[in-house]
Amino acid sequence: MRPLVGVIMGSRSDWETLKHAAETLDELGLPYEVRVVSAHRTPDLMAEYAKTAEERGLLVIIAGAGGAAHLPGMTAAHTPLPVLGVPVESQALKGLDSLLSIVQMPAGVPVGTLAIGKAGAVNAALLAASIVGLRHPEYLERVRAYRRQRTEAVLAQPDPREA
Ligand SMILES: Nc1c(C(=O)O)ncn1[C@@H]1O[C@H](COP(=O)(O)O)[C@@H](O)[C@H]1O
Repeated sequence: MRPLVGVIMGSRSDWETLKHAAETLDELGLPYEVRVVSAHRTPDLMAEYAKTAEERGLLVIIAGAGGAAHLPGMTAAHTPLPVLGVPVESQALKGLDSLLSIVQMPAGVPVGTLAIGKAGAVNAALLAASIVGLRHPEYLERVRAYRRQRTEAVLAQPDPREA
């Protein structure tokens, strides 16, 4: 099936984080593509990717990057599609640099910014499914089922005092 979500990252080294978005999309059965594109290292490719995303049928882009994380914002500058930014945890500053680089967009060019690291990647996939679900309601059903499963797992946990 044609991908509805684009998962992009600034470097292959970001896959350790973005793979959690991919795994969640797999669990939801939501078709996606994965590409390494960088606003810094491959600026022309990044612009081309973002400009053609809509005509290629993508509905949402998940963009993860670390450090001077300009990829989500620069992608958003080239497309009206919703862009979800995932700050990758950097070694030097633990991802605070990534977070601040993504979250402080000027008014007019939004990036939906998620939490640093794995939780952000998982939640980006779930939000992408909710957005896609507005056009294809089966994905809203799958998000509902995903949540129900997690709720049941919590309720089935033993008393924390038990070893
Ligand atoms: N933040 C960006 C961008 C960008 O924003 O376009 N391109 C690469 N990078 C980041 O550089 C970090 C180190 O990359 P390497 O591991 O390849 O040296 C990665 O977290 C990547 O997201």
